[in-house]
Amino acid sequence: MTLTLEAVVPERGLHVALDVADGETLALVGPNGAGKSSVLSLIAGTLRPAAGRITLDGRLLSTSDLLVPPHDRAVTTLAQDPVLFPHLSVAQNIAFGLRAQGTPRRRAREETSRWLTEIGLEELADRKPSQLSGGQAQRVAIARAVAATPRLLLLDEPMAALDIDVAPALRELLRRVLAERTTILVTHDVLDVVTLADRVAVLEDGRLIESGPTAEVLARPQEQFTARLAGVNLLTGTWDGRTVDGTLAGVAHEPVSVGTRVRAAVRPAHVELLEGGAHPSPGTMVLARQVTDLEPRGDLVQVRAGEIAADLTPQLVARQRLRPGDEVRLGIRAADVAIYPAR
Ligand SMILES: Nc1ncnc2c1ncn2[C@@H]1O[C@H](COP(=O)(O)OP(=O)(O)OP(=O)(O)O)[C@@H](O)[C@H]1O
Repeated sequence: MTLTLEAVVPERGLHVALDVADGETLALVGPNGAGKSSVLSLIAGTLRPAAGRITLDGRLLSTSDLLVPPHDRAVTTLAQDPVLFPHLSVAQNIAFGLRAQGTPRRRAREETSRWLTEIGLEELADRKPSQLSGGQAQRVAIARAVAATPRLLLLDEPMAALDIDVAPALRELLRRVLAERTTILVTHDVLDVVTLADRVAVLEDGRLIESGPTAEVLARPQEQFTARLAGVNLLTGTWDGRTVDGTLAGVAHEPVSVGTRVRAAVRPAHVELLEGGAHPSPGTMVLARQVTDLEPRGDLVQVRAGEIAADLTPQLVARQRLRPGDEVRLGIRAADVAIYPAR
């Protein structure tokens, strides 16, 4: 099921074009207000483009003067909060979609029972949604959405409303059920991206600023948002064959012409704080910066200094009494800086 979309929605500042190939999961990421939910609404048929066209398997779904209604698109949306029929049992909720699309009663029963096993809730088949935990309800919502075999599945942060300890099992369920299905997944979570998405599209201010296969986009991010998602510092400048702008030495793992614009990526864990008068070891570049903020990062503290973040131990941060506004010297080894062309 192939989706093609080109749409302009001026009142939302949206001007976007994207394709999703058959069986592919595309992660749509971007800052708050970038337009991710609006793209889902366009595809679901609850928002009309002022210009452009949306097709699913060659069928025209939306233009400025055509809007196939949401129920007639074979597109299903799964939202953050599971929406289940409160008066129907778990099994009836799953069977509902099947029956609505004309599956005979007996087949629908068999399919429902298969789905109950798939989501691990056979025991709870007769419960009402109000008797389920958030994670259980979301499993039922996934089964109901997918059992009805939509051509395209839209997932809008399906794990965001759940406790952190139920997310891994749900992610694993999604990994299984999305494997062969055409899906667009809106998420803020890099784990969703790396475990579920074949491709990533980055939306900012209503425009697509970067897209490509997940591993490639995360290995060579081009934009700050993508770099943060990938967990690296990203600097941009001109390559002189050894350094970027004469200040940051790095290693290019592919031919990069002198004088071209490059990106330099370095992990915060590879940025060291040079204490007091400490001399940098050979091959280490020193950058003088001012601390802008500090935030916890696992069992480390991430110290941001301008465009560079360093992951430091709490002991070191305490010893140095680091505060926003402090002047620091950061050391980065050339071998830890990956250089690649800016696109
Ligand atoms: N129902 C609406 N009516 C008018 N404008 C809207 C509506 N919903 C969103 N917008 C605007 O459209 C733009 C895109 O918002 P959208 O919700 O699509 O972004 P998003 O990337 O999904 O953000 P978030 O990550 O915060 O959910 C924003 O400027 C927003 O204020």
